[in-house]
Amino acid sequence: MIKLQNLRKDYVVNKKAVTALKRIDITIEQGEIFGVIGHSGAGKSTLIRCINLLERPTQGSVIIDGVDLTTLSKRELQKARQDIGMIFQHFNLISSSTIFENVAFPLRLAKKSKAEVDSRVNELLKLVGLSEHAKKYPSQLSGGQKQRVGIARALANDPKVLLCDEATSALDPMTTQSILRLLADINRKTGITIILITHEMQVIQEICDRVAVIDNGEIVEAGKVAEVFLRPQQEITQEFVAQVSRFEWSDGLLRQNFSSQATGKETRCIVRVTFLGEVTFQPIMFEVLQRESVAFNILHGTISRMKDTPYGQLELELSGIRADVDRAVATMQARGLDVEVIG
Ligand SMILES: Nc1ncnc2c1ncn2[C@@H]1O[C@H](COP(=O)(O)OP(=O)(O)OP(=O)(O)O)[C@@H](O)[C@H]1O
Repeated sequence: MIKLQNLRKDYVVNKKAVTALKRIDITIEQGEIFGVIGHSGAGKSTLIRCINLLERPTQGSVIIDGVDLTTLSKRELQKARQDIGMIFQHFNLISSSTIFENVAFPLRLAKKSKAEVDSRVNELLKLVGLSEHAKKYPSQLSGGQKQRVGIARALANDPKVLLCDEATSALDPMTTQSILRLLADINRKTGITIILITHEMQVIQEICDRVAVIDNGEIVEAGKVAEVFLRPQQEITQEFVAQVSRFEWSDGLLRQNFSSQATGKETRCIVRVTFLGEVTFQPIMFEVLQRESVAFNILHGTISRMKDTPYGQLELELSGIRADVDRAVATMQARGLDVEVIG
């Protein structure tokens, strides 16, 4: 488990302190994929570099499996860092070394025998699908292949944690997908904890279990990806969600012509229905509305997936006898749909 407690980082620029991080409190569970999303300059790189103490926090603790890294001696820290692999946006490979030697590098630093190095490097190259490229140099590989080398190198000493610093930002969308799939696969097979930073919501949606949104050096929103994604509270989170969802958080076009009306026993209202997980595939909503004789208009809708979880979201205009509409909403809620009356 990783605990960042009351972390703060100030840089000194022209004798003046610039606060890059403040009041950071995050707990990351063993084996989860945790994403941090934020705009440029929000403090993401500083945050991830504080986890392995490439940047030393000005204040606060970085506790990994009960050990506060900020209290360790240089030698102890060096040892602790063997449990923390890292990959980078621009791969940081050694251009004058072969792919084999790039992956072997951390093993040689850890003084492994030649036989151990050979066997481990071959195993890692196989894992990332680059066995045939062992003798090539980084310049002979594509961006995606270079990142695969980065991943193999980061995993060489079998770390417990993998830090990903904008690992897919330099890659095209297809290559991004394949690298994210590889990371998710490694996480599933080995149980390694992955922490990644990104400015792309698609990356979070694709592989993360939980997400924290960072703005101006502070975590402004955090939680399970599905929850943050479907109910973004902060404006900045809503902007990130809009990158991947065509769902309008402001009024949709059709809604502009709508005003909730009630005449006598009749009522008209707008509801937002959220389907998450298996219920996405069940015809609950239409069944209930039909049974209760509630008429509906679909104003807006989206369907997609978060990591392995399918989800859908619809905005509907409901009209009918008030008691029927109320009962339909209550029944849908009781059957596992998230129904919110929004207008
Ligand atoms: N070495 C440094 N010295 C001084 N200021 C720094 C240093 N590194 C970062 N900063 C400042 O700290 C703040 C956070 O920067 P950081 O690089 O962590 O943000 P980021 O979210 O990773 O941005 P980007 O996505 O553009 O890399 C910024 O105001 C930046 O100018």
